Amino acid sequence: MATEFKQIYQPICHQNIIELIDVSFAYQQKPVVEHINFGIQERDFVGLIGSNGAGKTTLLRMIVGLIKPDSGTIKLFGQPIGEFREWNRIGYVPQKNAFNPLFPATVREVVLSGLYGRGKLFRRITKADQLKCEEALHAMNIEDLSGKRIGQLSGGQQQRAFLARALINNPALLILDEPTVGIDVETQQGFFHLIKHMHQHHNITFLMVSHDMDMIRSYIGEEPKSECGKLKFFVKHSHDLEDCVETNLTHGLTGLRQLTAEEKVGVAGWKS
Ligand SMILES: Nc1ncnc2c1ncn2[C@@H]1O[C@H](COP(=O)(O)OP(=O)(O)OP(=O)(O)O)[C@@H](O)[C@H]1O
Repeated sequence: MATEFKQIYQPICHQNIIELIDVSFAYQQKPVVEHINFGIQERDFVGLIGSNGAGKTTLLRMIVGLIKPDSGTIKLFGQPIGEFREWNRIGYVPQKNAFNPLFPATVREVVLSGLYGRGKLFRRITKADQLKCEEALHAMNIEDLSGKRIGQLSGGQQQRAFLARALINNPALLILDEPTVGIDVETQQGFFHLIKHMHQHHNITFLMVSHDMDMIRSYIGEEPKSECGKLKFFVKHSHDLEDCVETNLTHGLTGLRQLTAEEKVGVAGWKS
């Protein structure tokens, strides 16, 4: 009976979120990513580790469709990336240095920009959009910063704003590129508690580049699941299969701040 149960429900919990099949990319004939084969399933937390220049950012940029692989196939939520249109299911927080601190946008504008589809930079902001923005600001505990210029914020506050931007569509997949670079240790710990909570309770799948091996080891474990060239993929699945079926873990953004506050998760650190 137990076996039948697993067979019936396996596809629900272990839906393929990202499939990389023999993916390669070169910048001006210089190979950067070579023959990557890897799959990420629903509720995995994947830590992508590799030395400087190993191609981590390049791989993430291919996955979010910013650059095209020279060869191989990328599938998102089971669809080849060329046919994939549901970009609002993916939240992406690029590396901090990808952001120009002089950009004159407010926190609210940055968070709202997470709603704009590709190529739709200017669209009318509806009341529903405003509400989503308020929820994301609230979840990250930065409502009081909403009118400030993003460049005036501390590193930790900026990361919260960019996380709110990535969360505004309630994504199923969050892709984070070295999210804690340049942030103090206490604030980093608050951030990791928060994303662990999101992984365990909010049914979000994570792909995160990090140089913080302590964090990776403490949450995901010592051994990579897979190694492709210089890239190592560490994986932790959030629940056993049975739990995935029996537990309703999907709750909205609104509950996130309350839950993290109840668990005393890093709110103080984030405010600095
Ligand atoms: N736009 C570009 N044009 C040419 N070469 C590039 C470009 N972007 C990255 N590279 C090169 O590709 C290689 C991989 O870069 P990438 O940023 O993907 O590495 P990374 O693993 O993310 O590194 P880091 O840990 O330092 O962030 C590096 O040698 C880099 O110099």
